[in-house]
Amino acid sequence: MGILEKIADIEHEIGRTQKNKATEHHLGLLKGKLAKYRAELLEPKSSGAKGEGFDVLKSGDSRVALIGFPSVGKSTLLSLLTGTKSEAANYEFTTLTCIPGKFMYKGANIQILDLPGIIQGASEGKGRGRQVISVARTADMILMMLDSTKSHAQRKLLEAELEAVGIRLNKKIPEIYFKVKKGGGISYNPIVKQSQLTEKLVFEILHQYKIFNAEVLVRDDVTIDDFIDVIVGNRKYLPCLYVYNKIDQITIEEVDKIAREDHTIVISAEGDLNMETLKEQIWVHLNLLRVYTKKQSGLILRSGATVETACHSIHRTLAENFRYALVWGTSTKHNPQRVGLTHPLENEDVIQIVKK
Ligand SMILES: Nc1nc2c(ncn2[C@@H]2O[C@H](COP(=O)(O)OP(=O)(O)OP(=O)(O)O)[C@@H](O)[C@H]2O)c(=O)[nH]1
Ligand SMILES: [K+]
Ligand SMILES: [Mg+2]
Repeated sequence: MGILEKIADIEHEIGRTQKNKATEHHLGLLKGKLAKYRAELLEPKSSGAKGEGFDVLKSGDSRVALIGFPSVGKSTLLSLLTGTKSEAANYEFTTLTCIPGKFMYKGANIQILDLPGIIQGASEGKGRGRQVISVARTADMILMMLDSTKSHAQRKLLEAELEAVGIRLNKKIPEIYFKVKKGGGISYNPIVKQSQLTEKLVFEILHQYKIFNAEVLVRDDVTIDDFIDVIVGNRKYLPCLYVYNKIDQITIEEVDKIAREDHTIVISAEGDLNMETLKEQIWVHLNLLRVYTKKQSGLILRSGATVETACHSIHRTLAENFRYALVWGTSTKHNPQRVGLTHPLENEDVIQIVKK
């Protein structure tokens, strides 16, 4: 039996198993097996993962990948946002390679990649699914484009395709420490009470992966899927903005309903509707922050950046010659405040560095 058939079998079995406390263990093992076959499917031996026309150089402060079914308006949006022409037409698979464009927002240079549409089964290699997905993994965020005139099921279908290849959307990395050891058996240590994981299940899943010596430390109440993700590894946790296009084709009531969902915005690429909000939401989902120095116009950093990160982005040796910094903004109690290298910065802070 081929891997695809094995995957289909397990998916079928999971589908027909009722989900309750009694079947949780059985389902957990099935999920473990499923993740294992999917990982095998994605191994590089079935090459062509990159492919001609998909090897685009990373540039700018951040990279956004446009993912969606065919003809939802990805290329129309790229052309509008960036001025780079990417052919748009009313037939499917107009775009066949990866087309990069860029736009500036709040001082950040944001690269955005137009990609071919993906279809159901993309994760298993249908269409250009493999190539598109491997580009998506290199991005800092996913812009999932949807056609607001079509059924809401499309969003679930796309999410499932990305899930199947290990991309996790708007999810934080599970609080699990996992390390394979040379000997000593498996030590399983849940620091907080687990509602799904049991010692037995942890052992059995690890055995499926032929792991007999390991340390597992669980710092949060995690799901079985979280645990499998950590074991399989190679997961990509990315922010995702859901962009519903073609709102010129639906009623105000429908627009209003869609716009209320989390991480969601509504636009019309052809009608140039809501582009400023879209840019702002891309900025928010990229977790960028901008700080100002006296000399540089603005520095683009990632959320969680400290004074030290800022030093590094100004000059290679600045942190070594650092005495203290003065910071004005929301990250301080008084303005200015004298701070050290570990001080966390916030958006729109102003910083002045005093050298030794
Ligand atoms: N009504 C309406 N049509 C739009 C809008 N945006 C794009 N379109 C149309 O939708 C069709 C597909 O647009 P494309 O930009 O080629 O879509 P795509 O997602 O890049 O398609 P592929 O590259 O084939 O996957 C074109 O006929 C566009 O003119 C919109 O906001 N409203
Ligand atoms: K098209
Ligand atoms: Mg296109």
